[in-house]
Amino acid sequence: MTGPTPTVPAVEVRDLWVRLGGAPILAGVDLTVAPGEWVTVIGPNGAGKSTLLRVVGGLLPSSGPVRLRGTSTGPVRVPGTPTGPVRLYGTPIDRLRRRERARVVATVAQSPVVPPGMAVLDYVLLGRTPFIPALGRESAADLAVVHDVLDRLDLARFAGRELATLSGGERQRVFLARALAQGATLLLLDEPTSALDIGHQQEVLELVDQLRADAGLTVLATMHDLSVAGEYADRLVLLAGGKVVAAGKPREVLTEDLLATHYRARVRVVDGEHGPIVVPVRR
Ligand SMILES: Nc1ncnc2c1ncn2[C@@H]1O[C@H](COP(=O)(O)OP(=O)(O)OP(=O)(O)O)[C@@H](O)[C@H]1O
Repeated sequence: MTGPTPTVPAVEVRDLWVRLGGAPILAGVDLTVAPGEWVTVIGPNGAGKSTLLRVVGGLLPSSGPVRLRGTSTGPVRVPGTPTGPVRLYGTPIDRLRRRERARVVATVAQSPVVPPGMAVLDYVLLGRTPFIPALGRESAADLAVVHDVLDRLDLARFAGRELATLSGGERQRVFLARALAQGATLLLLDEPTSALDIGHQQEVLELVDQLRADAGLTVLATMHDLSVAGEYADRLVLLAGGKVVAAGKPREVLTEDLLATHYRARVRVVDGEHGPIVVPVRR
């Protein structure tokens, strides 16, 4: 008898360890994101959220646990997972070539490098690079995708402007536009709305959610606004000190106790229409 075919996760992270500058940043992180799911990683400053997204996006090498094995000449470090602990749609990320990876996963980093003198249109066009043959030029279809994304993000009027002259919020929308133009099925958003006013914040998150419904996009994000995080995500993962300390539906993770313990914050959590609303309360 055959049962339903198990779905291959869009993201599967098993026992991820990261050390940077000699210090452990992530210590045994597990994370699964199903295709079409929206998971948001929350946690206090320095918890390791951006690091986790950078590893999942292939921007930082990953490793399994490093164990010490005794030999006659002393202990040696051996990686615990030969293929690495991160799989995207079933393939270990270190087996994906750069172009292949770019077709699968697009990242909006917290502070991307802004190339000096580059116009908005050319910057967003960079998102089409995986589809442009080496030594080739962008096609009319590439340009059509870019113009469509600029329209959707209310950026068409900035197409010819130098990126560096835009406001912080306008620039943040351009960074998202570049990632959307890439057309990858998995979108990694590191604090995607931190510089946006409340209107543009809603507009951008609704657009991402709509793309999720229309195009089957999978979203892995980080956010500091806990109420907004809970409103849009199917599941939240709370990271603290490089470890997952809670994971589940927003109302399971956004509790006064967990937020007091891991953020050292005094908050009230009240029921909202689309999830819990977290209200800071003065001590
Ligand atoms: N290259 C590096 N060398 C040493 N330490 C690093 C390096 N990159 C990051 N770290 C440290 O790793 C920890 C986690 O950083 P990360 O940016 O992942 O945290 P975060 O949860 O995204 O924080 P925030 O909410 O402030 O953006 C921090 O303590 C940071 O100082």
